[in-house]
Amino acid sequence: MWRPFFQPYHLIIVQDGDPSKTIKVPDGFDYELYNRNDINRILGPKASCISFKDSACRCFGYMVSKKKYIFTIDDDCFVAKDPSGKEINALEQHIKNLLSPSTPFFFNTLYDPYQEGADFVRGYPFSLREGVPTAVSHGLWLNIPDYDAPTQLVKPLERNTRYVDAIMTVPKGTLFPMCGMNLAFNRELIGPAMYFGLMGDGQPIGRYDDMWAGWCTKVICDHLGLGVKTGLPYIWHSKASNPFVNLKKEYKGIYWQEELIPFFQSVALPKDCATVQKCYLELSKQVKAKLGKVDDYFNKLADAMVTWIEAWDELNPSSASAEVANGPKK
Ligand SMILES: O=c1ccn([C@@H]2O[C@H](COP(=O)(O)OP(=O)(O)O[C@H]3O[C@@H](CO)[C@H](O)[C@H]3O)[C@@H](O)[C@H]2O)c(=O)[nH]1
Ligand SMILES: [Mn+2]
Repeated sequence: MWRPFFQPYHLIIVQDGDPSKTIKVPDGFDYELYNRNDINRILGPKASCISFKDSACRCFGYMVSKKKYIFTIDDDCFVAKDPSGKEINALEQHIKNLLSPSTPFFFNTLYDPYQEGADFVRGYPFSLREGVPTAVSHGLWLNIPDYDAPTQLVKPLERNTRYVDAIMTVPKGTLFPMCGMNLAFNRELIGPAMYFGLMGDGQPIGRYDDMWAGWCTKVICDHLGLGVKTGLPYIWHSKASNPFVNLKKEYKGIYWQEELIPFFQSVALPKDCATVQKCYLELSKQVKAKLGKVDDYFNKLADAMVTWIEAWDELNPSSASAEVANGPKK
């Protein structure tokens, strides 16, 4: 189903779980396949920052990629159709989102002003109409919505049938629950912040991989004057994961997040943090200082954030000091 849309691109497949299992990739695709043995061989001791038996492992693919734009998708997501019945080219829409500016400083009520058939509405300051570079494009899902376990348990039959033709910039200073199911980003602008954390096997939490990455990414985008968009494109999410298994994975996250959100809302990054790596290392210091008392897990996570950046810079030496064109916002 994805062949017409994926074939022109380079695929990086991160195989979780038992590395002795062979994944059959259909012919005709240009791809790299990494299993746990490959991750351990490439990163050595630093492989400790890449999760096992959780979707968080996907961020290894972001680190080894040599491409400017990344699209990440779950293995139970398929091509969706728009209300006219036309197949949605998710990659095309994500690229349009990433190539057009974002408007984090002032909300445009007619949604994305750069979209065909839309514009800035009356009263929108002309000094802000240039917008800022877009770092993240967050797509949505028809059919099975991305609900947490309690919501899934209460509403097992709920399906998302609403196709909303809108793309919005998440305003500066506002966090959002970033879902990794249908997500694209500019690797050169924000790649080092897309660490999906310590989740799954041997960890007290799972299914907060994309959430952690999204909160870190958003505070860094706000600091560096970069934009995050959400809305189109849609994919078709085909299956619901087991809510009881999910509850076991995410329950600590459900109460920890009541402390995590105020922490991220209060994060202030120093002006001299002009690269994503510097912002991320500063963030890891604040995680250790302020969240270490919530649970020792956050001390380990803070250390893993440092390991992630060390591994990223080792595999991507040229990006190690790349200052973001926009730089910190006043
Ligand atoms: O041990 C694992 C479990 C899963 N994966 C891969 O992760 C994604 C999501 O898995 P799944 O579709 O089963 O679960 P969802 O509830 O639909 O996923 C939501 O949670 C987020 C992950 O935390 C995800 O982005 C949301 O959509 C699949 O690709 C599995 O293959 C894994 O690699 N290892
Ligand atoms: Mn799924």
